Amino acid sequence: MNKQELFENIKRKESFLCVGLDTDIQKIPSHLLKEEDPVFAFNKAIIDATAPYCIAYKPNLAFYESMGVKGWLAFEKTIQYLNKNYPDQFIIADAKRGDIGNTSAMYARTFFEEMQLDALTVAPYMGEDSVTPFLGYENKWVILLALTSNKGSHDFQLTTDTEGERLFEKVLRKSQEWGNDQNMMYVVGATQGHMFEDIRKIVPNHFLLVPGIGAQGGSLEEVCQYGMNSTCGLIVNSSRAIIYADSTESFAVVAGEKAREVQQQMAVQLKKL
Ligand SMILES: O=c1ccn([C@@H]2O[C@H](COP(=O)(O)O)[C@@H](O)[C@H]2O)c(=O)[nH]1
Repeated sequence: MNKQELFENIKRKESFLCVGLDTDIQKIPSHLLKEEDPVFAFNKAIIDATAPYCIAYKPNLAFYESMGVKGWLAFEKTIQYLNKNYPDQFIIADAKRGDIGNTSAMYARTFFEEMQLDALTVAPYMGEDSVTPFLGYENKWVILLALTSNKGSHDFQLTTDTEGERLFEKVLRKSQEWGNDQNMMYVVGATQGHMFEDIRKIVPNHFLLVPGIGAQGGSLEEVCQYGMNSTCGLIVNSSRAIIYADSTESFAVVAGEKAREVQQQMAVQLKKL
């Protein structure tokens, strides 16, 4: 999916919500455990209920890899289900990969050729040759970690060099030599609020993937106030607050209602464009 198609979807659905498929077998409703593949059954129900209100899904690989082969199969089935039934959805593998060049090339093959995903989160720490192998795919996206939502973001990302540049700013600035706003996005946590203003000074046109509303307490209004640009420029993720909003047989209906609530707040923000 290219940037224009993504923006068209956002306008059409009046939403820039990404539903996080962080599916934990220990948290899914007990009646699903009798299914042959409980994780896929859960994902399928969540997707069917939330798809009208979102433009993206973000399975986090940790939740699937923790189950070994069964988890990978559930992940693969989920991607196939989305591609077949909801081809307009932008699918992000949150895997935070990145390694020496030839190894990154294998990760790229896994997620962009074998698994048919639109985007992959990548860690910038190993530099240019660890990121560029992901950038050679048409209409596929690298989502580089810039300023994350967790407390530990202060340990490295917010530290300054001798010229006063913060590490996350260096990541944003330097990585523009490798990619552009048609193949690269950045992760910025919703918990970082007004920092979006500084980020937009360096990357005014790029899309930002924003986790941290919902369970982590970030403010959607603040993110929009400081982070929105003329093509929206935001994909805002919520995982636990939507998918685990209810643990009964009504879990999918309630997840759909939660997604709709967020979508309605987003529609208000999009009217300001
Ligand atoms: O800075 C980051 C980067 C990634 N994440 C991931 O996003 C979701 C958030 O889940 P919630 O349940 O909505 O809190 C999860 O997969 C994280 O690993 C992040 O939170 N912050």
